[in-house]
Amino acid sequence: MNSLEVKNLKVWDNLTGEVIIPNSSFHVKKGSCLAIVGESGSGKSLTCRAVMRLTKANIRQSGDILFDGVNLSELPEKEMRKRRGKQLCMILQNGMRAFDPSCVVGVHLKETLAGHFGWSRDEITAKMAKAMESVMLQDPIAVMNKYPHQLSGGMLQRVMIALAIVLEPDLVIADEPTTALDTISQYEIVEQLAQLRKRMGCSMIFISHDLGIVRKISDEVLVMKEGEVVERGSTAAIFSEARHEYTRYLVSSKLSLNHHFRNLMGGVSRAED
Ligand SMILES: Nc1ncnc2c1ncn2[C@@H]1O[C@H](COP(=O)(O)OP(=O)(O)OP(=O)(O)O)[C@@H](O)[C@H]1O
Repeated sequence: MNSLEVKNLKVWDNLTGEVIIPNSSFHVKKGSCLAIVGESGSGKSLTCRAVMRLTKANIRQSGDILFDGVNLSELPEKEMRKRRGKQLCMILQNGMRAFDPSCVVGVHLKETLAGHFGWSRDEITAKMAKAMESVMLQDPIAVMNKYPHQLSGGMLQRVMIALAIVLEPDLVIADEPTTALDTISQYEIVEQLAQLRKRMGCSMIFISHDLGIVRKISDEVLVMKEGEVVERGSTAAIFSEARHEYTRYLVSSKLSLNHHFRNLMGGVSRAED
């Protein structure tokens, strides 16, 4: 059974008329993790923003986005807003962009949770504190009283994951959640995302340039090139018997990079291999 089914998604720039995603179709099975890979500019983020209906004003989209039997494309914005966060949750690459820089992160958390559930301040603080502790954020109250710029990228990612734990969405979209982090934080955030899935049984779309992480976290992989889906398969099949030349190129580039890295490090392989 599918959690999300995207049919004939077309995305274009209304100002220039440029078609960025001509016709994309894919699905995410309930409880599974679909990774979207492809070079920079291939349309990974735009695909996910189109699913959330959060594209910039100049961008237009058509096609069907079926989520739990409802076509999101046909929903009025008010209905869509109710689903964002509560049912479909996005964890962004840059935590700084996800939070309002002019207020402490607790304000954002309270607004989001009060808006969806109508909980009191105390209830929200208690639930968030518990979730923050579960993702290894020490002293949650102090964290909630900090401005985004006072927290590291890894801490902001954890706050977003903790928020997702409280929201309990059916689908989490993680758009390059580890790109801005150092290697140790990357590893920890991937672990937390894996835990999140395990705990909540949610489905996940995971966008990443890092095929090592993709191999670890995803069940299936979708390969995009210039706005088109060129290949899709189980993670094992994509890494061992990719059919499309471009996928083989992506996988072999990773292997040769690892080889180069091993040589540089005198035979020590990368932690995420
Ligand atoms: N608001 C916009 N207006 C016009 N073009 C856009 C807009 N947003 C994205 N694009 C274009 O759409 C294409 C796909 O962008 P997208 O951000 O989805 O790529 P990506 O695969 O996620 O890349 P990266 O890995 O670098 O994040 C790019 O050519 C980009 O310039």
